[in-house]
Amino acid sequence: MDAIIKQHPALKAVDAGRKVSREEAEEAVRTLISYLGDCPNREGLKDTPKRVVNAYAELFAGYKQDPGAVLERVFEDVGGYQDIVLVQDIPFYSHCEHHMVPFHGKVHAAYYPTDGVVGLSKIGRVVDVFARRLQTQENLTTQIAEAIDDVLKPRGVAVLVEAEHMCMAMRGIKKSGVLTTTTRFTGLFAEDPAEQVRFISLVRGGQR
Ligand SMILES: Nc1nc2c(ncn2[C@@H]2O[C@H](COP(=O)(O)OP(=O)(O)OP(=O)(O)O)[C@@H](O)[C@H]2O)c(=O)[nH]1
Repeated sequence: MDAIIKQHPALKAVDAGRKVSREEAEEAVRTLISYLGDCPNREGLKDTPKRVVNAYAELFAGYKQDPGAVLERVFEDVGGYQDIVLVQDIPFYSHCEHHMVPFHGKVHAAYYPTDGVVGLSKIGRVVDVFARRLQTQENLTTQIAEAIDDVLKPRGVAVLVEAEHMCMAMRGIKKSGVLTTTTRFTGLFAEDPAEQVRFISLVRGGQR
């Protein structure tokens, strides 16, 4: 839990860790249904609070996951490979912390290894650890990059996230198809703009 809080300073400020029972969570869903003007006891809705709480357990599973544990296993026997490792087009689904409405897109993440590499799937797992929390796109981008940086201690990390926000498509301004791009660079990538260009060229060149 400490590791999760370290990645999420905001959690310290609120009543993170307050135990809310499953019954309380289901009651909150029933309250919202009534607030909308529907009847939570009608046939079609009576099991909905249970389903919503089950769905939330899956959609927000990241609060219970530690990115450090995901990245723990390093493979050192890679023939001294030290060039860029880029994992791109990792799809993700998250929820914006402002409206609790989904945003989704792709993450492209690269690093220059120092003493080994991680399993490629682990980068996608780290994306999910952070995506499955209430997020902003900017924080998601930073948290993915910093987790890889903290645990692997590579020579540099580059993360680019591109996403569409349903809070802008389905409500409010109602503009669909708007893509937001965010980046976070550390180490070599932060120091050398040519490395950023190399990263972006590989990402754009590899997109299908
Ligand atoms: N920077 C950033 N903004 C986000 C993200 N997700 C949602 N938003 C924005 O958060 C803002 C919240 O603005 P508010 O004025 O507090 O809320 P609102 O009245 O619902 O705003 P509108 O969406 O403009 O109707 C909106 O402009 C959203 O587009 C995100 O990941 N990053």
